[in-house]
Amino acid sequence: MGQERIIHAALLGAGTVGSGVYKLVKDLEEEIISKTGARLVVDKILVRDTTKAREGIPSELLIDRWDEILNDPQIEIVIEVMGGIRPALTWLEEALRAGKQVVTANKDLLAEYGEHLFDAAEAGKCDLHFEAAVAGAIPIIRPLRQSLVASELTEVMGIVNGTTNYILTRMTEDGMGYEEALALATKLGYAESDPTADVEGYDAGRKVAIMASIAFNSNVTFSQVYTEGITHITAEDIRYAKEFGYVIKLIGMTRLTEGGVEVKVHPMLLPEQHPLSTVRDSFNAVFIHGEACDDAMFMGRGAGQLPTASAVMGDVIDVMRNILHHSCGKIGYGCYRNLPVKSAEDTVSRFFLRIQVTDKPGALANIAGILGNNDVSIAQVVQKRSHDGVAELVIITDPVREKHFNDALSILKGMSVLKEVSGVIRVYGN
Ligand SMILES: NC(=O)C1=CN([C@@H]2O[C@H](COP(=O)(O)OP(=O)(O)OC[C@H]3O[C@@H](n4cnc5c(N)ncnc54)[C@H](OP(=O)(O)O)[C@@H]3O)[C@@H](O)[C@H]2O)C=CC1
Ligand SMILES: N[C@@H](CC=O)C(=O)O
Repeated sequence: MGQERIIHAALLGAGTVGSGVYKLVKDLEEEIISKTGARLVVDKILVRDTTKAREGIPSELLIDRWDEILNDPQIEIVIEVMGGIRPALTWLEEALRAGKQVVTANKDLLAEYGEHLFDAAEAGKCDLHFEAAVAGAIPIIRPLRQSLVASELTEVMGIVNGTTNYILTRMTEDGMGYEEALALATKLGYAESDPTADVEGYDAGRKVAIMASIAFNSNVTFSQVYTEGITHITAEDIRYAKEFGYVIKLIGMTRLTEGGVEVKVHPMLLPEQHPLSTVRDSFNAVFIHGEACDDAMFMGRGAGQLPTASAVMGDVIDVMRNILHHSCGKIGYGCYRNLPVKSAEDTVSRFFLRIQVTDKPGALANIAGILGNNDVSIAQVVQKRSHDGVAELVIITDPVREKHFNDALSILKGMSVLKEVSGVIRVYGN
């Protein structure tokens, strides 16, 4: 019998995901040997506060100095699950340039510095894996980078934030208030350390930027993504959506068009029978369309401790196999194109518009006139109720260039007959 091969790893972070990763490393100890031929040992776990007690994590593994990992020649894999841009960027670059393989769940980093990190991976001839950074447990990065690489992909669309999907599900199905639903999502380990990133659509925006870059082989960064969150969605919007046969979801989408890449995140009214409407709680789902592959859909848990840890560990096991077969660093970022990214104003959407107007003859005609003059055609209009001389109008438009809709809305806001714009939400369909 030869000597057992041991692969040493270090974990950066022991929070929600980090403690899940450590648990899987222990639970799968023998399984990993059977699957790879080597034992995985986590030697060091980097945290901010080494004195904090952490369930399931031996305190003797905790350290608070990165150089103890960087300068440890035994450590071959760095698993980064601490989040944030700095110091993660510096540390991962140093790790890759020093020849250490990296697995990360950090979408903030990849969505801004993906190209940068892949340069470092190339310099160190290392693996850089990040399956957990997009849509938690769902395999989506590997399909985009490998399985679907022979298909010219033209569209990626889906629900890619577990926290907001959980909040919208609770608000829709249980009539729960926004704050209570957010507190629950945080307690369940779905939310980011600053949940603003979830509820304002930034987290989904980062994931869509990463998917767009890989799908279209052109670097798209988070700053190029139009983002709108769910904080303005009210119980009233949800009630009206239901009445019209829709469900409200936070949707991330990216399309390859002749004019460039479209990349947006915003709430959307989806028909109740649309497959994404049935994706509830912390589940995520991603639709992909490609020339050769046609339609494909992926669904699963988008957030939470073990679902995310399972994606991280899938990458770690892959990296172990690559180490053992001397085949690390073979798959790069692949952004060989330099496509323009379109402004959201140049994209086309349908809109749901809920406004309060003075209830007097001609008001509706005036509003319809302004919409029409700006190329906004009305598909459906309903006067919901009228009291104290104010009527509520709910309008659903046909597809319109977003700039034209925004122009019309600015003019409407200047009209004395318009008392309030209560809701503007995009609607699925062309
Ligand atoms: N939660 C989820 O469902 C998902 C999370 N992710 C991503 O995984 C990563 C981790 O998320 P999560 O586990 O929820 O985050 P947590 O906030 O629960 O944990 C972060 C951990 O990182 C440590 N840490 C943070 N900054 C530093 C630093 N500068 N130096 C040393 N240690 C540091 C913290 O140490 P200490 O405990 O001492 O403060 C903590 O242990 C993030 O990138 C997140 O976006 C991806 C998919 C899903
Ligand atoms: N906060 C994120 C966690 C996973 O990426 C989410 O809610 O989806």
